[in-house]
Amino acid sequence: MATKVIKDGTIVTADLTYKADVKIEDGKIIEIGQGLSGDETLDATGCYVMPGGIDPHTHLEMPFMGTYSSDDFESGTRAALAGGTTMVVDFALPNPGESLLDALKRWDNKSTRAACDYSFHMAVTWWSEQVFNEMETVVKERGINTFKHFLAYKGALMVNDDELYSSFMRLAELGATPMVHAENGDVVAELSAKLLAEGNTGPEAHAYSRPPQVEGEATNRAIMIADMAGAPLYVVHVSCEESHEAIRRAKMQGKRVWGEPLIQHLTLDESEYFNQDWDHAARRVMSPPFRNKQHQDSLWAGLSSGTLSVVATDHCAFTTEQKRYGVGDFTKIPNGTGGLEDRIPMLWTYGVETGRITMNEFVAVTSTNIAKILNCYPKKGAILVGADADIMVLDPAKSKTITADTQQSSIDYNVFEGKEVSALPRYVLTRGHVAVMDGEMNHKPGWGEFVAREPNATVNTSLSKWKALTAPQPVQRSGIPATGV
Ligand SMILES: NC(=O)NCCC(=O)O
Ligand SMILES: [Zn+2]
Ligand SMILES: [Zn+2]
Repeated sequence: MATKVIKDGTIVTADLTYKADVKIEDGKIIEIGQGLSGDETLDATGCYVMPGGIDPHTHLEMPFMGTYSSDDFESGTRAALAGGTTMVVDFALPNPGESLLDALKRWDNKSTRAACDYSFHMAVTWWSEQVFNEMETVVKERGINTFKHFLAYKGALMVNDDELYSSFMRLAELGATPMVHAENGDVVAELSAKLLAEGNTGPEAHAYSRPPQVEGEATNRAIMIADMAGAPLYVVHVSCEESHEAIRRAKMQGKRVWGEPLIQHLTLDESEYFNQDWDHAARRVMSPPFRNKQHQDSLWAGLSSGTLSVVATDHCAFTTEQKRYGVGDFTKIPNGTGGLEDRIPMLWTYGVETGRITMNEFVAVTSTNIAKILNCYPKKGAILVGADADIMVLDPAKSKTITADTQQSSIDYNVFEGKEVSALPRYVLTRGHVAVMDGEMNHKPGWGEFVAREPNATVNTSLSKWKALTAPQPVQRSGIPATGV
């Protein structure tokens, strides 16, 4: 089997920075050391050799709001690789009343053209004995240990608190981890109707309809319900201080909660919705919406302090034409933005180059932390012997201006248009295959493999132990008084 060596680079992991070569064979790292040689050499002089990015939050070819998100697994994973991301995790969404296993079959069919490795989260969009029973098969036979719940999108994907509690209880029993989209869907529906009735029909009303309070309330509610059910909790797209505060507080109380800000919320703000150009504003409509600078500062502080754990994209790309479904009624603008190709250079430029986070923290929040949470570390998220050779060789001296004209995503605009970014990949390897070389794509649609993930990760096991130890116990009494009757 031919070998490759990444030579003369600086390895940067979540906890170490050191000079060494990396030798690869049969898709895996087989040696790390000085002066290595192999059949093919990839020169990493002046570059950082890091675990490939993992984006745990994508919606590729997702049926949503009367249409489908425009990037499928082929264009989405091509965009991912171009930006240094070597694994994506997409959400399999059952229709109301649909079997979880049937929904997974649909996602299996969609993902056959993936160019990098991928996994699925299962969404719980309705509740019944069938869902309860199928969850076990999803976990034990399909290798999926994360289940998403929407507290928003009333009348579509939203689940109620009783369903949430039942699902969380079941997941605790199965050693799996619940995730939540935390916005109070009932309040959003009321606010939206009121705004429309008052003549607020434009994209800016989307932001008015989803204030930080709806996110803070739902985050806190989900945290408390998870705690009562004895389950850990992963909160997706944390966009504001109210939600971050609930997560911070829970962490300080010993609850097992993780928060995921998006690169969009970290770097773009609510002023985008007040743009005179309807298309400009509508292209940025997503849930939760972009916030102000104070909220952004809170998210950055969460990354540097460790109270927030992962930076994702929630890549859910709609074309301008699709966004125009909502002309005259902001509630019909398909919610979602792109970001897969831009997450790594944007976070490096606005995070590492500004000194907000270190290089090692950058690796932690783009790759290693989520690999641990998803229970696929060190297969993914590591530069270690035996790990998959999913590697990004980042050249800090390279730079570009982001523009839709040259992007891999299939949509006709980019929400980061015009941003100057540095640190671009010199090479991106997916299980040893060099998919990107100096900006040239050499990816293979269909190369990507499904990553199965076992339940009962260490956090789930510890939490179950603690919950069993602190569960209500009957007091053993020597004598019980006679009843008064
Ligand atoms: N975030 C968003 O606006 N669209 C994608 C679906 C979701 O994650 O809520
Ligand atoms: Zn969401
Ligand atoms: Zn999402």
